[in-house]
Amino acid sequence: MANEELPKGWEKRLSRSTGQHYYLNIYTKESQWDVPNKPAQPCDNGDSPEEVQCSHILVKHAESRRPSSWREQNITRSKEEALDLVKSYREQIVTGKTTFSEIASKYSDCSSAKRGGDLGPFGRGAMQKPFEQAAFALKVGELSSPVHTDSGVHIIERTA
Ligand SMILES: O=C(CCc1ccccc1)N[C@H](Cc1nc2ccccc2[nH]1)C(=O)O
Repeated sequence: MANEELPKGWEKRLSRSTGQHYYLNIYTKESQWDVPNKPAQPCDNGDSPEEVQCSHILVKHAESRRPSSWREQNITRSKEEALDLVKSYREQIVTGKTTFSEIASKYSDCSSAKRGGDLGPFGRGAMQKPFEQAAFALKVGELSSPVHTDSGVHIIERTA
């Protein structure tokens, strides 16, 4: 499948130890033996997909709708401090210092942290509008810029 089209960020690599091909996501450093999900093809007329699957890292702040999480009972950081943290997490992920899942599991202020930030598949209307807009604008494998919602500041990765 030399000419296979892979989702953005995914590359086909050759394992030195097994001689088998595997797939590496250069953004998140995740690797897998199976061909990554093809990008959800928009309908023929170019519409966006019905559903997307995303993982996210949420950093809450004092102005968040619910300034509390499994990590911290009373969250007092400022919105600016939350944005700085999210930017530093994104930088660590894209430079390969760590993985999305590792950061989400340790630092996300959402209960999805327990699943590496995975929110599962969702359609339009399920999430706060700024989150939905950003998620549906991503290609599979892509990371968003920081996204502000009433919950706090997010980095989103579209995974399917
Ligand atoms: O609303 C939830 C649960 C989200 C979730 C969906 C599906 C699976 C697992 C978690 N948690 C909030 C924080 C939060 N606000 C969000 C806004 C958009 C997307 C995810 C979000 N997470 C909170 O804890 O305050």
